[in-house]
Amino acid sequence: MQAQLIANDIACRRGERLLFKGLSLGCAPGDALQVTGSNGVGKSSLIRILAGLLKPFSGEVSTTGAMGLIDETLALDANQPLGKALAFWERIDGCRDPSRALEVLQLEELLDVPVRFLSTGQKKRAAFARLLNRNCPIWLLDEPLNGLDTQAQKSVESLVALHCSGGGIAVVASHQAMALPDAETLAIEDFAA
Ligand SMILES: Nc1ncnc2c1ncn2[C@@H]1O[C@H](COP(=O)(O)OP(=O)(O)OP(=O)(O)O)[C@@H](O)[C@H]1O
Repeated sequence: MQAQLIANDIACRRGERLLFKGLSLGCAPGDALQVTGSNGVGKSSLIRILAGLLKPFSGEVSTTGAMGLIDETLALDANQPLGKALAFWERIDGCRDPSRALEVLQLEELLDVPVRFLSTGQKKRAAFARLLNRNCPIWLLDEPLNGLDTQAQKSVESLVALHCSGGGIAVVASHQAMALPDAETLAIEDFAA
């Protein structure tokens, strides 16, 4: 079955504040969607709603296909060397070719470094390695360029573009516009409550 991500008439409330309402979107294989907006407008909240981690105040999300999320939390054991921390998930995710992600994200030389000692950008690259290894069709990326240097930003942009050109879906929440061919833009301000 083909991957799909649909959100219908979503409203989001955080605390006592209604952040946005009437937000709908639909993504099919090959689609890239950039979610834009100023600080605090609700970009991360929308990503969490799409991921099923936050209940919308109203509206519905439906998905077909597995989702992978990258946000500020790194789901790798901080006390393990990077190689072992990634290998734990490679076994669970049934990854057949972990070396590809290590090469693409230039992580080979960091495999013996405990995850907690990695720099911000190195951690972000490690998160992308795990995402690649999962081989899931729907990518939800919250500020994926944060902490990355120019070269790593370009690598990530290429990875996301490649994912979409191969039939994947990417929803990207970011202050910085990503160079993604044919990406649609969703400005959360347009749905401000
Ligand atoms: N658990 C919470 N309880 C109450 N308010 C919250 C909670 N989490 C976030 N908020 C508020 O919701 C608003 C939207 O937060 P969110 O992180 O979604 O914004 P954002 O657009 O991603 O911001 P940024 O660009 O700074 O990352 C903010 O005003 C924030 O303070």
